[in-house]
Amino acid sequence: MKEIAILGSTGSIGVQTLEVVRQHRDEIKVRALAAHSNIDLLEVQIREFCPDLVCVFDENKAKDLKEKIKDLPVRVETGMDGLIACATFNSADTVVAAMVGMIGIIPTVEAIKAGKNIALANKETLVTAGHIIIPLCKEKKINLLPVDSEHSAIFQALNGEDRKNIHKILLTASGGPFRGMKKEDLKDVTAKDALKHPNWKMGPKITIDSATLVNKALEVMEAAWLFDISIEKIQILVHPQSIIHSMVEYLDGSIIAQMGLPDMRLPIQYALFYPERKELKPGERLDFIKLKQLTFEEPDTETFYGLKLGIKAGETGGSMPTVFNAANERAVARFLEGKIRFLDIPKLINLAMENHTLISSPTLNEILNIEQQTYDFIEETIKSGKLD
Ligand SMILES: NC(=O)C1=CN([C@@H]2O[C@H](COP(=O)(O)OP(=O)(O)OC[C@H]3O[C@@H](n4cnc5c(N)ncnc54)[C@H](OP(=O)(O)O)[C@@H]3O)[C@@H](O)[C@H]2O)C=CC1
Ligand SMILES: CC(=O)[C@@H](O)[C@H](O)COP(=O)(O)O
Ligand SMILES: [Mn+2]
Repeated sequence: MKEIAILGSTGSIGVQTLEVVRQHRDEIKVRALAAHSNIDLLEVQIREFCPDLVCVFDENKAKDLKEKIKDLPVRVETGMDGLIACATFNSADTVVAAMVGMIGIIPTVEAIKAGKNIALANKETLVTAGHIIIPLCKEKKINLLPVDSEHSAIFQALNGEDRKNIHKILLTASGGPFRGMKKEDLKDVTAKDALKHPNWKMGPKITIDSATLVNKALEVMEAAWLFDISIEKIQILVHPQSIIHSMVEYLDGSIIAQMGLPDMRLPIQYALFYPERKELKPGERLDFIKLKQLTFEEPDTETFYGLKLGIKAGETGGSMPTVFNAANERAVARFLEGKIRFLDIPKLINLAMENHTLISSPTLNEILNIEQQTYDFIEETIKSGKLD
């Protein structure tokens, strides 16, 4: 029996993880759930999956939830202590890291220290703290299994092959809702436009990251950490149909792709049951006869220069990916609130990166301080009117 904790159970990945659990009730038991504030959905999940422990990050909402579920024998915790309690909960063997943003760093690190296997969706954690997390996973001998679709694809295509046999990784990108557009066309696009992803239904932050192509920059850094490969060996390939989820090209020119309909339950289930494969149900299957075409393009890094900035941050390393990521997180939040324009997102990231004094190997505390300083810098820049 697998016993899991889900951090971010009320989000897109969290809900789909519970769909997988629903199909394998006699093989997976949910021990802990954590969310930020969506206690209505959390209550439904608690009543269905009967965890021992839950965390609601927001203190007031945690009090409200306690009242709602006072008929149940469930412990309710709050704040970062509550997240850590879920991440390290005794009987869970695997933690699904499905929270959005850098808030996932500390609970993930604590879960690894406690010897939990990690099914990792929360890419921001690895982008900013990969140099801490990867050695810690090795020291604790735990499995860090990718949930992100491209990384699951690469992991499946590698299938244990020696890293020295890799010529390059081909990381696919849908191109997002604005593929083919130029800066001029993007001046007035709204959050509503940017939230229309062509192939995937995901949470708002990652959907905006797909529209700016910042998601691909984060994924390049995530792949570099997960597969111990240099950024120069990762080629981004725009593939608008999102059928090939990524590929590995070997030294002899052989290319192994992982394909399938865009459905996050597959990588989630694969990470939960690895190395076993299970039937994915219910679900439509890829039918090659119905497939009209698979096409490929180069990414437009002039229009979507957030991608270029992210690659630069990854190549610079040290604390620069933290600045890139934190600047993006805050800029995306403000764009979703209608406070800044779409093209302001890369502009703000660029200003934050230019303003930063690099630290070569930041500690966890330094990462968290830089995160806060970058948030402050973004807020001040927005207020100063420099974007107009
Ligand atoms: N969605 C997808 O298909 C994919 C997502 N990912 C990655 O997975 C992660 C999650 O994405 P997604 O599911 O789309 O995001 P969502 O916005 O849909 O969900 C985010 C989840 O995190 C919770 N959360 C946010 N802040 C906190 C906090 N401080 N404490 C506890 N819980 C918190 C939210 O709780 P609440 O609901 O209460 O706010 C919610 O459960 C991201 O890093 C994303 O990049 C990667 C590949 C694909
Ligand atoms: C489903 C998933 O893994 C997302 O990260 C997806 O890759 C986003 O699509 P883009 O290729 O448009 O960024
Ligand atoms: Mn992805």
